[in-house]
Amino acid sequence: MSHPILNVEDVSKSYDGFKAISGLNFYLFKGELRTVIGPNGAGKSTFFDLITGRAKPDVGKIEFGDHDLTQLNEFQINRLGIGRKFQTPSVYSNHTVWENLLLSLSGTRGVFASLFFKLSSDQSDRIDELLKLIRLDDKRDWKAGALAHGEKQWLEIGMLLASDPEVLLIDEPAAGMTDEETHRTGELLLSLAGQHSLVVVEHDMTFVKQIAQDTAVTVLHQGSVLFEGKFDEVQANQKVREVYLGRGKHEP
Ligand SMILES: Nc1ncnc2c1ncn2[C@@H]1O[C@H](COP(=O)(O)OP(=O)(O)OP(=O)(O)O)[C@@H](O)[C@H]1O
Repeated sequence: MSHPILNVEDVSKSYDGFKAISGLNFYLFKGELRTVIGPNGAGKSTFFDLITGRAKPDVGKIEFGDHDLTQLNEFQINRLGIGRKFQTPSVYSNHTVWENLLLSLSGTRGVFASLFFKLSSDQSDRIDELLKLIRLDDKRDWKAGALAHGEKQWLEIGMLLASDPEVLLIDEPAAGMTDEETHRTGELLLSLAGQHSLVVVEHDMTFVKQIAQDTAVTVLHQGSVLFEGKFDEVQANQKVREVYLGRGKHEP
C-alpha cells in the first residue's frame, strides 16, 4: 500500500493529569473507510479533537501529507481538507435544504450574501448532485428544521461534502436513527469511500458490521489502540471482548 495520508504517531494528551490519549498510533490511507470503536471514555472524541486542531497533543506527531497539523489551528486544518461532523446535527433550521447546501458551498461569504449572490451553473449542478447523493432531492424546498433526525444528519453530511474535503471525520452518524435510516447512512458512507478518506466513530455494531465489510476497524481503549483488524477478527478478539464485557447492546 502507498503512504498513509494521515499519520498519527506516539500521540498523548492529558487533561488534569488524566491521559485521555496515550501513545496513540493511527494511519489512514487514501480512499479508506476506517471505523473506530471503543467503550465510553476510550478517547474517541479527543482523537478527533487532536486531528482537527481543537486540542493540541502534549507529545507526538500528527501529519496530513506534508503538513504538520500540530502547528495549525482548527480553521487552517479545515481549509487543508479535513472536515468533521459532530454527533448532533447542526443545520440552519429556518433555511431550506437547498439553501443549507448553498451556504456550505459558498464558505465564508456570510449567510445573507450567500443567498443573494448569483449561482454559477457549476455550483447549481454541484448542489443537485449533493441532493441526489444524500437522497433529499424531493425535499430540497423543505425547511431543514422540518426534516426527520436522520434526514438532518444526511443534510449535514451533504454540507460537509460541499467543501469537498479529502478526509471526513464522522462522529456517531447512526445515533438516534431508525434501523432503516441507519442502513441508508451506511450506504451513503460506503459510496463516499474511495473518493474521500473517512474515519467513522460508531457504537452501533450492526452499523459497524455494515460499513466495515472489507475494511479495518480500530478499537480504542484507554487512549490507545487495543486492536485493529477486520470486523470478524475484532468480534472474536479476547482482549476486545474483555473490554466490552457486560456493556450490553454495544458489545461487539
Ligand atoms: N476537555 C476535556 N477536559 C477534561 N477532560 C477531558 C476533556 N476531553 C476529554 N476528557 C476526558 O478524556 C477521556 C476521554 O474522553 P473522550 O470524550 O475522548 O472519550 P470517548 O471515547 O469519545 O467517549 P464517549 O464514547 O463517551 O463519547 C474522558 O475521561 C474524558 O472525561
